[in-house]
Amino acid sequence: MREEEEEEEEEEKTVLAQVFGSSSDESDSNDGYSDREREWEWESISEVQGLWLCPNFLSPRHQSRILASIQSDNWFPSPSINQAMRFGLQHLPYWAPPLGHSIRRSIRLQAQNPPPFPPHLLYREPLFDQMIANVYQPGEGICAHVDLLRFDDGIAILSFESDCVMHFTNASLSVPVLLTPGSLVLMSGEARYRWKHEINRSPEFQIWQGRQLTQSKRTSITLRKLSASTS
Ligand SMILES: O=C(O)CCC(=O)C(=O)O
Ligand SMILES: [Fe+2]
Repeated sequence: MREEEEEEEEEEKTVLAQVFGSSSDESDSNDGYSDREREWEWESISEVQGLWLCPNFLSPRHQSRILASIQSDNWFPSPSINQAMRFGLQHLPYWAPPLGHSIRRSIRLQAQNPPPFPPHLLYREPLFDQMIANVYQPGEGICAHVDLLRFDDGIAILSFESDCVMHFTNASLSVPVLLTPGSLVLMSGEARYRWKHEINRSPEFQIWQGRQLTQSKRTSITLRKLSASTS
């Protein structure tokens, strides 16, 4: 490993330990979900170039800690407030930069070629400097869209609390992807610019492989990088 990589990894260990607890914490070593021991699985969604899914990116423990932080900061004081946005590295919640480091680390550790993010995105600094948290009540989703061009290529979506199906659509195809709590989706290239993504949870249920998904409140966190012209 290169010296800077070792240094970066050490720094990341410290930050992750601060945010998520040390992997030597008794409970961490018992639950087997510590980042240090985690085996991240990456799947390429072959129909959509540049679309990747890591279904087990965040352990249940990490999900709970992030949700608890959102709750204690009271981002969503009433049901009518369903979105929180932060622009600029210095305005991100304390757990977001370490999440970026974990995303980078998980990509570096996997062996697939091409990798889930191409090197020019993976090694940019910072990896992300904008965040949006969305809360969806049962039946709520998001219309088909391509993310605004004020954001660069290379977008990450983390899912919490409820399963849902996200569809990626182009002129002729609709590709469903199951987003389970703790999953991470990465979009770059065609997936980011040429395909729309949407979540349609009405009429109040979604089907995945013949099974009806139980809907409850869902929270997502999207991490992006502001384009040079807007940052
Ligand atoms: O909530 C999600 O999973 C997706 C959010 C999204 O696409 C967006 O904020 O642009
Ligand atoms: Fe989006």
